[in-house]
Amino acid sequence: MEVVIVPDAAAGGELIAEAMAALLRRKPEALLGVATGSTPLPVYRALSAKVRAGEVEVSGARICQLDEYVGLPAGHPESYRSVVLREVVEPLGLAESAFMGPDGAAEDVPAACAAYDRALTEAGGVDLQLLGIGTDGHIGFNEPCSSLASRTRIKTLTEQTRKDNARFFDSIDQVPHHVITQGIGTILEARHVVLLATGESKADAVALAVEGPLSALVPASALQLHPHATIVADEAAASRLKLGDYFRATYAAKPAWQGI
Ligand SMILES: N[C@@H]1[C@@H](O)[C@H](O)[C@@H](COP(=O)(O)O)O[C@@H]1O
Repeated sequence: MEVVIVPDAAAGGELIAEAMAALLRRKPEALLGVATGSTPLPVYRALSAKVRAGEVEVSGARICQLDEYVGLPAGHPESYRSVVLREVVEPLGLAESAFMGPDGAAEDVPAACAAYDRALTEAGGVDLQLLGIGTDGHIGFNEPCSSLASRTRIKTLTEQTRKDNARFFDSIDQVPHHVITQGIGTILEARHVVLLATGESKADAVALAVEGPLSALVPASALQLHPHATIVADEAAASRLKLGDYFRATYAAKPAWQGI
């Protein structure tokens, strides 16, 4: 697991956008897994800026969703499908056909979960999966005690996550209780997993994920099992890492051509 400590969210966004751009330069049809929440927005802005500046061509790129609320009406502005179309697909100038996600409005939710898990494999697998992290250490919507081998399935949100996400809705009562999420086992199949964490509120979760024991109680700790996982944290989110100085020195000595 590589840990890169950056000065702020914008620097983290730039670093990850450059990794995505480098991937698309060598594999124009790459499948990029994207996350929702506030944290990844600087990545999407930086990647769109690179496209506008002609630094990377993304017309062959494919985008896939990590998770989704269950039961929001189709087209609800806070469904993750709407968010990804608005924040990623449209700014990159991609067609909706370049995008895949689970159907949160399906009548048969387990069948929709299995179909999405299969579709990811049939699409050749995710090349780079971007993740945020919940204050309780969740990735996607894999809440604490999710199976480390889990596949895409329905989950119930913790009250903490519903509170954290209430800011996107008029009130907490509108935050769904149920979600579809790629499982931890599904996420671990991506060829490169990049987790971005910014702000002090993520410092405990980052420290537990990176330096704590591998534990279903901290779903992000499962990234310790991945052969190519990169944790990008700003100074505030990295502030409780015991090995912070080591991570800084290691990255400072890394040849720039290696990227992340
Ligand atoms: N399902 C999403 C996660 O993918 C995201 O990482 C998390 C943190 O969001 P934020 O980046 O806004 O703190 O929120 C939601 O729970």
